[in-house]
Amino acid sequence: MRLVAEGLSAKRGEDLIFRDVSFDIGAGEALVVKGPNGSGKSTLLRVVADLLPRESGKIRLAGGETQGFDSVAGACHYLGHRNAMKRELTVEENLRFWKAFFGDSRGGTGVAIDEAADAVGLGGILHLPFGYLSAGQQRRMAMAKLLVAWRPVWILDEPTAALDASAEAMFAGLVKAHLSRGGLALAATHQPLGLGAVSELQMGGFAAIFAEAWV
Ligand SMILES: Nc1ncnc2c1ncn2[C@@H]1O[C@H](COP(=O)(O)OP(=O)(O)OP(=O)(O)O)[C@@H](O)[C@H]1O
Repeated sequence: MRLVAEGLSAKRGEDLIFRDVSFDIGAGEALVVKGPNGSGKSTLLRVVADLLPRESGKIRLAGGETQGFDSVAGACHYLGHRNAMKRELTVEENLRFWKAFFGDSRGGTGVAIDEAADAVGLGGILHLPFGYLSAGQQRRMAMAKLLVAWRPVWILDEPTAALDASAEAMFAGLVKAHLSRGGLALAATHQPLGLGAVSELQMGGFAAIFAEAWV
């Protein structure tokens, strides 16, 4: 499977944030999106996940085996700035919800909830309300969400914000395991993800578009 984007452009409000963005990510590969604050990294990721409309361009799954997914949105896990967990529910209840919500797919199955919690180093606190956890623990649990149901495309927006060094290394291991399983990842980040040599996409943002228009 491949994730292919061709000539994407997007607006926020009336402003063109980026234009003519293209990439092609194969199974087992990660693309890291870089750029200064406000350059459109989050906007690009949301457009790819179909959470925001695009102004122009195409996004598609390509390759022979698309694992039964007929859209990129259906094939992806999106980890945004927010953790998408209910503060009042326990960690276990939150993960149980997400596991049932996503369900399994033809391409693979997710791991059990306690296994996912163990994988992010938080096996002992499944009974606690999510709102009791520290910021770093909350982020770890959001990562466990990626594991409870199989989705080949991981879209990750600043995934390691609020994480300590050991959690960063843990997350790098999760992403590498995902890639070795044939998954792929698109990640926006300001800091290295510890994935080794990966392709990078540099966003210039509106300022770059403006400058280009006036040369
Ligand atoms: N709802 C909105 N209406 C208008 N402009 C918006 C809206 N949301 C975001 N923007 C603008 O879109 C631009 C891109 O924002 P985006 O969050 O994609 O940038 P980013 O590269 O992810 O930034 P950061 O590194 O700070 O997370 C910014 O200039 C922002 O002010």
